[in-house]
Amino acid sequence: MEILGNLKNSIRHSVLPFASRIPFSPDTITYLGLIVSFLAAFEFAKGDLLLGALFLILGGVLDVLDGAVARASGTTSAFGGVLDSVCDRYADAIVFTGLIYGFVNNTIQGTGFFIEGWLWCVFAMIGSYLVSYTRARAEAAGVSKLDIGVAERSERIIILIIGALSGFLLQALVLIAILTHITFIQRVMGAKQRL
Ligand SMILES: CC(C)CCC[C@@H](C)CCC[C@@H](C)CCC[C@@H](C)CCOC[C@@H](COP(=O)(O)O[C@@H]1[C@H](O)[C@H](OP(=O)(O)O)[C@@H](O)[C@H](O)[C@H]1O)OCC[C@H](C)CCC[C@H](C)CCC[C@H](C)CCCC(C)C
Ligand SMILES: Nc1ccn([C@@H]2O[C@H](COP(=O)(O)O)[C@@H](O)[C@H]2O)c(=O)n1
Ligand SMILES: [Mg+2]
Ligand SMILES: [Mg+2]
Repeated sequence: MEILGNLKNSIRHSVLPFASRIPFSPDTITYLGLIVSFLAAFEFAKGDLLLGALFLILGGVLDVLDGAVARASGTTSAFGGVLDSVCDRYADAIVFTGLIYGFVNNTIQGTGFFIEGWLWCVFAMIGSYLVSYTRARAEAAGVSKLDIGVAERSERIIILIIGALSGFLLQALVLIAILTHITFIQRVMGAKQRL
C-alpha cells in the first residue's frame, strides 16, 4: 500500500508543471469533472462502455487536476477540499446509477455471479459510500487523514475503467463491491486504533 501511496504522490507532483499553465480555477475544474461524470453515466446507461470509460478517464484526470491546479497556484482552500469530496460522491453515485440503468434495461449485458448485475452495482455503490463516509466521519472525530485501504477512489475508478474497456465489467463490479467492503472494515479498524 505504501508503494501505491508513493505512486499517487509522485503523480500529483508530476502534474504540477502542467497544472500551473491551466487557465481555470480549481473549483471550475472540480465542477467540470462532475459534468464529465454525468456524461460517463449517460453513456453507460446507453450501454456504450467505451465512451463511458473514456469519460471516466477524463473525469479522473480532472479529479487529479483540480487539486494540482490549486497547489500549483497556491489557491488550495478548505471549501475546495469539501467541494472536491462532495462532487466525488455525486460522481460515484451518478456513474453507478448509469450502470444500474444499463443492466436493468439490458443495454449492458452481464449475468452470473449469483445475483443480477444491477445488484452488484448497488453493493459496489454501498461499499464506495461506506469507504468515503468512514473516512469523513473519522476525520471529523479527530483522525488526521484516514486515507487507508485497498479500494480508495482512484483504485475503484481504475478497476471500473479496465472492466469497461476489457469486456469484464461485471467482474470489475464484483471486485469493487468486495474490495470496498474490505476497505470499509480497514478504515473502521484504523479509526478505532487512532481514536
Ligand atoms: C493531462 C495530464 C497531464 C494529466 C496527468 C494524468 C495523470 C493524472 C494520470 C491519471 C491516470 C488516468 C488516465 C486514470 C484516471 C485517474 C483516476 C484513477 C483518478 C481518480 O482519483 C482521483 C483522486 C481522488 O482523490 P481526491 O483527493 O480528488 O478525492 C478524495 C476522494 O474523494 C476520497 O474518497 P475515498 O475516501 O477514496 O473513497 C475522499 O475521502 C477524499 O475526501 C477526497 O479528497 O485520487 C488521486 C490519486 C492519484 C493522484 C491518481 C491515481 C492514478 C493511478 C493510481 C495510476 C494511473 C495510471 C494507471 C496505470 C492507469 C490505468 C488505467 C488505464 C486508463 C486503463
Ligand atoms: N476545487 C478544489 C479542489 C481541490 N482542492 C485542494 O486539493 C485537494 C485535493 O487534491 P487532489 O489532488 O486529490 O484532487 C483538496 O483537499 C484541496 O486541498 C482545492 O483547494 N480546490
Ligand atoms: Mg481532486
Ligand atoms: Mg476528488
